[in-house]
Amino acid sequence: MRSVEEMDPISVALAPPQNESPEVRQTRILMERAAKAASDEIDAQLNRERQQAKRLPKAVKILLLGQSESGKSTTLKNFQLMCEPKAFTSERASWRAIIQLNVIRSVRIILDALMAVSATRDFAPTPRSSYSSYASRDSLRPDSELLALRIRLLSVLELEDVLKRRLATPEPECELPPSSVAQISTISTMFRRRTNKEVAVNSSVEWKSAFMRDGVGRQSLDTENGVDWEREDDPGPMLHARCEDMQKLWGHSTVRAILERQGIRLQESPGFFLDELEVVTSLRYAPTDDHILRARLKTLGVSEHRMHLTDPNGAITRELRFFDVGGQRSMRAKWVPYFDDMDAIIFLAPISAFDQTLAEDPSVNRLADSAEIWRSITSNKILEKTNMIIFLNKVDILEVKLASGIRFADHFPNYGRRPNDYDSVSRYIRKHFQAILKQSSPSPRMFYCHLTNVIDTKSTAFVLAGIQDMLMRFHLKESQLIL
Ligand SMILES: Nc1nc2c(ncn2[C@@H]2O[C@H](COP(=O)(O)OP(=O)(O)OP(=O)(O)O)[C@@H](O)[C@H]2O)c(=O)[nH]1
Ligand SMILES: [Mg+2]
Repeated sequence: MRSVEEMDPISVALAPPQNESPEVRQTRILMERAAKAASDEIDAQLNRERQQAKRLPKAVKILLLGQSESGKSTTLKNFQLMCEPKAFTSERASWRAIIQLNVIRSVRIILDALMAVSATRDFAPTPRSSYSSYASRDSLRPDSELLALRIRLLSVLELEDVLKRRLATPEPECELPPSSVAQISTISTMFRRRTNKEVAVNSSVEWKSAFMRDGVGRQSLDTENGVDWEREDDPGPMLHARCEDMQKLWGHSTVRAILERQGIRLQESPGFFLDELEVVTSLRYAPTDDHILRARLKTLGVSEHRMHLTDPNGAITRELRFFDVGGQRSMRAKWVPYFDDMDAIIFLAPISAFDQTLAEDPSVNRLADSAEIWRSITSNKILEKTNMIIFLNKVDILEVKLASGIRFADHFPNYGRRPNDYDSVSRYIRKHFQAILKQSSPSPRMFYCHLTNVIDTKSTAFVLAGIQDMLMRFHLKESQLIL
């Protein structure tokens, strides 16, 4: 036997201690055997998957398209929930961080709005204001209670940097606030441009691992949710400590009046959790599926996501590949290289946005923009044979908006004197998109249209299962034709 001095450094590092007792030796050998068995099992599993992948039919490729905030990434989450629920569950830690960022962003929007009021004497009433009881200028000035709240909540804003650093997010290309908080005064727009950047990610895989992988004691990781509760820079405890202050801020009548005056409708904005602060800031908060679907994280570029369909025995029968794109205008040129090879496009048009304008260009109505994108993809020659499915999305918000008295005809005069109710408006929009397809498609094709609320998992699962079946049928037919 060689002496320790003669061995190479790795062997030295791995060698058992020279004065090892028989009991310690026995334990070590048992542990080494268990580790080897686990490693062999992983290798065998990888091998089985490789063999299986070789036998699988061609993957079905689906491209998700639509303007920013249309619900593409949320639709993808629904597919993940349906096809890979375990992976979805293991990502809860990452979504917890995004929801924390969403909460902080809402607080920032409110504090910015307060600052804008303090900084200006422009309190001209807006036509849609329903807060007549707060109409006086003085009542819209933040009082000492609000100013004190603001100071206490500055510590919450600082958490944003901590989370962003962990996310390692690039600077967003568009620094404007989301369109749902559009229609604001010039001064507050300028103010927000400087401070209120929306968090965005390029590759979903990387950012998710940033919140799951951790050097700090693995035993403190919740195996179910992947949350490291003991991490020193975790924003959870601070958010918990400031929960009451945030609740006071959101519940303050002057705050509501100021937001109303500035046309900021936080409740309809993506990533809105201020009505559930007690839950989302609780010390052991792990997001529910519903919260994950409502969390907002803007996509930059294009990311690919692979999922597998399995038979009742768990064997993989088919691979689905999804391509999720960033929808803001500057991202749209990046869609084109993916047109070539897709089996289907799911196009999302958020029809609740009929009274909003694009964050990138406040002169463009969001529904008109969706119709234009739809026209350009349905007329595209390369996509002539691609199956197109359209989701007229965010019907839940549409229903609430119309019921609150916001008139569709005020934004689309051609709607004329038709009733301003959900059924009539959604039917009208549906016909409009169908007509575009008919006019622009190079050859006749079916109009596959669904009215969706993709944050509702139940109804969405039903729609997605139907689409999955349809795609399998198309795919099968195509491969038989090719054979
Ligand atoms: N109420 C409601 N919210 C929705 C619906 N669909 C999506 N959302 C929310 O809208 C926000 C934006 O959705 P995303 O899926 O991130 O939008 P996206 O199309 O991927 O946007 P980009 O990544 O910027 O291109 C998220 O906070 C979602 O939870 C819906 O049908 N109803
Ligand atoms: Mg997205």
